[in-house]
Amino acid sequence: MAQSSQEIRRALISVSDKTGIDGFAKRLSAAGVEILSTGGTAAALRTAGVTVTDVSSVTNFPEILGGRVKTLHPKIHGGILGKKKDPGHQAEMKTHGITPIDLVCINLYPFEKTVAKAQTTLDEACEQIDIGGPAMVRASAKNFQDVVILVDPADYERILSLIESKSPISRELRQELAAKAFRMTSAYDAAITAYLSGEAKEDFPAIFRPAFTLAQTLRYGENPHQKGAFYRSSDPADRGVGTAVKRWGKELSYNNVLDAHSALALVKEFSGPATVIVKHNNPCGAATGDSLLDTYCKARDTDPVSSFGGVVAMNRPVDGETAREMAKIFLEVVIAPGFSPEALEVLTKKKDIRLLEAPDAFAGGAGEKEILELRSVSGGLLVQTPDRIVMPTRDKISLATKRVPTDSEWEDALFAFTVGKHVRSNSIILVKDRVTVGIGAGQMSRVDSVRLSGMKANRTTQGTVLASDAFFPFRDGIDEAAKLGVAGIVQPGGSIRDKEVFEAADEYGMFMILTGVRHFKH
Ligand SMILES: NC(=O)c1ncn([C@@H]2O[C@H](COP(=O)(O)O)[C@@H](O)[C@H]2O)c1NC=O
Repeated sequence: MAQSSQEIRRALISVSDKTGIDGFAKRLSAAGVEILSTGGTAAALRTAGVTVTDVSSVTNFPEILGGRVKTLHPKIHGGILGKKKDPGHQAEMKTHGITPIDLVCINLYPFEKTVAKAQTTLDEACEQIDIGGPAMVRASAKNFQDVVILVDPADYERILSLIESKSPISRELRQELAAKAFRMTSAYDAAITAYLSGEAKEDFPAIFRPAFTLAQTLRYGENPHQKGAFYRSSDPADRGVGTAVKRWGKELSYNNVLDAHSALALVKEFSGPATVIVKHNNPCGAATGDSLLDTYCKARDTDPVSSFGGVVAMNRPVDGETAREMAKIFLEVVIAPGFSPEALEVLTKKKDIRLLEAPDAFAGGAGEKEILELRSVSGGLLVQTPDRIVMPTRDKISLATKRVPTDSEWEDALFAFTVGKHVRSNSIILVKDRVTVGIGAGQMSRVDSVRLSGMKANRTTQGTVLASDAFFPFRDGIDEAAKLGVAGIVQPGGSIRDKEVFEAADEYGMFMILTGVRHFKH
C-alpha cells in the first residue's frame, strides 16, 4: 500500500551523544516504528532492549574506514530524499529496492567540544568532522514535507506524543524542524571553518562569525513596543545564564536575562558564600558572609526598596532557610548553582518568581577560556575580552597616605573594588564588613556618584571604605567622602591632580590605596 507523507513507519537514529536515546527509541518502537541505526547507536539500543535493524544490513555494505563511511549510501539517502507523492520517485525506489525513511534523528560528532580542549591535535580534530551525519540531516531537512528531522532532544517529546496519538505532524512543524536542522549544520560548519582557518585561535579574526542559536523568542525586548529574542552561544565553553536550566516560573523577559547575567558575573567573583541583588543592570546590594542566609539579608538590607523586585544571584545552592527569607518579598529571578528540595518547595509557591539553576556557570577555574564580550553599535560590533582583572595583592599595591588600612579595611577595600567592577560608571561603592552600604552608579560626574552613594545608604556611612572605578579628577570627591565619614579609599590613581587628591585624604586622616587598575563599565 502506498505510504502517506504522514505515516512514520521507519526511523533512522544515529547519535554520537547517546544520552536519553534509549527512552526515545523504546517509545518509537512501541508505537510500531522500525528503527535503523549505525554501529554504536545500534549496540546501545540493543543493550537497552530495543529491536534495531543495522544500517549495514540495509545497505548490504559494512561500515568502513573506521566509521568514515556508514550511511553514505543510495539505500539510505534514496530512502530519505525520495518524494512520496512523486510517482517517478516511487517507481525508481521500487526498481532499486529503496524503502522510505520517515524520521531521522541525529546528533553529530562533538567537533566543538573536541577543539575546545587545548591538547587536541589537528588529526584528532579532523576525525571529529562529521560527514555522514550532516549529509543525512541536510537531506532530511530538504525533504521535510516527507521526513521529520530531529537534531535537538528538546523536540523528541512533541514528536513522540504526535506519533503515539496517531496525530498528523503538520507541515509547519516539519518546516520548523528543518530550519532548525539547517541552522545546526551551518553553525557546525562555521565552527570547522573557524578552526581550520586559524580564526579560532586569534583574539580578533579578520572576519568575525560568532555562532548563536535561537533559544527562544521573548515576549518583548527592553520595552513592550520592542521585539526581543534570546540566542544561546554555540561555544560550549560559554556558560552562564544561557546554559542555566529554569526550574520554576514564567517566561524570562529580556531584562530578566540581562540582570541575571550581571548578577551572576559579580557573585562568581567571590569564593565564600555571597549574594548579589541586581536592579536595572546594577547591583543594589552585595554581601559575603558566613552563611547564604546571612549574605542574603545583608545584601537585601543595603537597599530594601530597590531589592524589591530584584534579580538575585547566589554562589551556593539555595537552602530552605534562605528560601523562606527570600519568599517574604517579591523577587523576579533567583539564579544559583542549585536549589535544595526544601528551597524549591518554598519558592515554587510563589507564582511570579523564576528559578534558574546554573551549576556549570560555577564550574570553571582560573584556566577558564575567555569569552569575548560583544556589543552592537550602529554600523558595527564592539568586541573585547572580559574585565577579569583582580585587585593587586597587598604587597604589590601602593599607599598614597600616611594612614595605613587595618586588616578588616583591606578586606573591605578588596570587596568594594570587586563590586565596583560590576557597577556602571562612574561608580562609587561604600562598604563595611564585606557588605555594601551605599552604591553610587551611572553618574556623569564622579563627585555626584560619591554624593549618591551616601544618599543611597540605608545605615551609617561612618567608617566605610569607598571604592572608585577610576581616578578622582579633583579633590571634591574626597571632600564629599569626608562628609560621609569614609575611613579610606581604594582607587586607581593616575590623575594629573593626584597630589591634591592625596593631600585631601591625608587632611581627613583617611587611607588611600592605589590599585593602578581602572575598571570602567559603560
Ligand atoms: N560516515 C557516515 O556515513 C556517518 N553516518 C553517520 N555518522 C555519525 O555517526 C554518529 C553515530 O555513530 P555510532 O552510531 O556508530 O556511534 C553520529 O554522530 C552520526 O552523525 C557518520 N559518521 C561520520 O561521518
